[in-house]
Amino acid sequence: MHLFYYSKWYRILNYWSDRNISGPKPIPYFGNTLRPILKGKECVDMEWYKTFGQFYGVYELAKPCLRVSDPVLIKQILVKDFYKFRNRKKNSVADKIAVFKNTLNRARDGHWKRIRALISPTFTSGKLKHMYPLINECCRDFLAALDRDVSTGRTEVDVKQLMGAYTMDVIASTTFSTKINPYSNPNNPFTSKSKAVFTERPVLTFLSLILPKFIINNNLWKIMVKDPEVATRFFIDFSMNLISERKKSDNKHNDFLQLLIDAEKEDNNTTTTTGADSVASDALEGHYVNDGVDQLMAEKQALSGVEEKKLTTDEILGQCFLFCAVGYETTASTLSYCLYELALNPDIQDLLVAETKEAFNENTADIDYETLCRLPLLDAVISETLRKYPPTLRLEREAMEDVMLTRDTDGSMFKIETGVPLEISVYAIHHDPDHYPDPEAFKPDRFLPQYCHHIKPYTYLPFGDGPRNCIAMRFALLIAKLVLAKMIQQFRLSRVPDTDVPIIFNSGPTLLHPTRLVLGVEKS
Ligand code: HEM
Repeated sequence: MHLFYYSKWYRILNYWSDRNISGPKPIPYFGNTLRPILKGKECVDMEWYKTFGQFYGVYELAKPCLRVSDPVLIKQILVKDFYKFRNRKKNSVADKIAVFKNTLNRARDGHWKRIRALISPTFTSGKLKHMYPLINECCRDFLAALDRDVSTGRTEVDVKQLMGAYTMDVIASTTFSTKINPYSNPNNPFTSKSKAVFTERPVLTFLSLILPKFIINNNLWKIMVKDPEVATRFFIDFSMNLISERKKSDNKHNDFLQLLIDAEKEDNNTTTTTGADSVASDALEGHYVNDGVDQLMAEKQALSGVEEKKLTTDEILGQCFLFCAVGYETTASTLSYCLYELALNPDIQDLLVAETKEAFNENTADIDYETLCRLPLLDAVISETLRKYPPTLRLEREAMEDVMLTRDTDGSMFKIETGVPLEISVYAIHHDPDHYPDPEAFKPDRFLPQYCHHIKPYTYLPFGDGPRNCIAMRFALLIAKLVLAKMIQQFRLSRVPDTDVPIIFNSGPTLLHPTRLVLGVEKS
């Protein structure tokens, strides 16, 4: 028996060495999954990148997975050969949760293509402009709440909580036209249920992978781990009620739910984000360092030929849930890291205050959409934040057929076999001194229009790339830029004794989280 297990594991864990691919030494049953859980995913990714370079193999339990960080191969995987790598790798935890069967991030093949083609028009700059007043209102509520706190003597804030409240308010307003009052009611169900779905529980996630089914299907276990399926129910029921109400009434709203319902009813001709509308908006921002003709072509090809032009009710529900869940943590943490760096770099904060101050209309004390998108330092500060702290540590894909990859280092060819997952270590690439000299320093200048051409394409990937990149990139940048521009006009942030320098991360299996981010705050 012992011999049988030994030879089975020996065979499985020799997959990479049999193919001459180096990588960290796996252990039977666990593969290479233990170390990132115990030490933090970002630290281990850096360590392996330094030791094994831009092409190495790991084992997730018994499953071989290829790690790729060579920019030429990244372009091949994400853009040029998109169709051969169109799906994300399978996820045995998420794929069991019913709602994920219809969400864009987990959908596969033709199902993904159809949903993406139908909801892409929802995120064009034209549609976002209609939502601008809703986001502006959330900014006003946020600043009024902070003003109340600071006026009554508050001198320190945990920006992670603060920006979490703002982000959830924006997402609830823009998805459902619903105000959740997160400042007077911090335990509102939107925030608590979204946290329940995406709070990282690395050890429990790991146990769910290895424990027998009779334990993980047991109700007691579900209660113990605060089963995300229970939290998803809240979003589904909430969205379902709203859909029923809207179908009965003729009132139209300027929110994502309305756009998704309309996509269900109308024969929508716009199937890509590459319409004139979005190209014009992209030209306003220096953020897009990888974009090129190949990228646009790949997107056009990937989404062409969709015939069925309706979203089912389950698909609408899936996307509503997804926007609340994935949009919350990523955007809130980006804003928190950004404020943290501004507090630690007062000279950059001063420059940003000066740039944004000029952009506000003196009469209305407001800033319009185009002006906001055009501010170079604001764009550079957010880009550098996303470089240093990419919320999604790795991108994932799966080979849909056998594909030959050529390694840049020695020109050797490697055949990746059908079904083998790939991961692109975004965090490690963003911290490579060959791509970003002095990578631990916060230097927004790297992204200013006069310098950003020095950035090598496919070494800046906070939103992924290719036809399967973050569909809401423009939306996320908009809600971050607006609140930052407004906040720093009224408040000054600073480092205080409780500020953790460096940040202490609470890294889980998917996202990069700070444990807390305490900063000093005063009226400026
Ligand atoms: C700063 C904020 C955000 C960051 C850094 C971010 C990052 C990412 C990344 C890295 C991916 C994977 C891309 C790839 O595999 O190439 C992704 C996918 C996605 N994101 Fe975001 N995201 C952010 C905000 C949002 C928001 C606010 C929403 C929704 C309202 C959203 C919705 C999505 C969806 C639906 C996908 C899946 C796209 C697909 O599979 O076709 N994200 N995001």
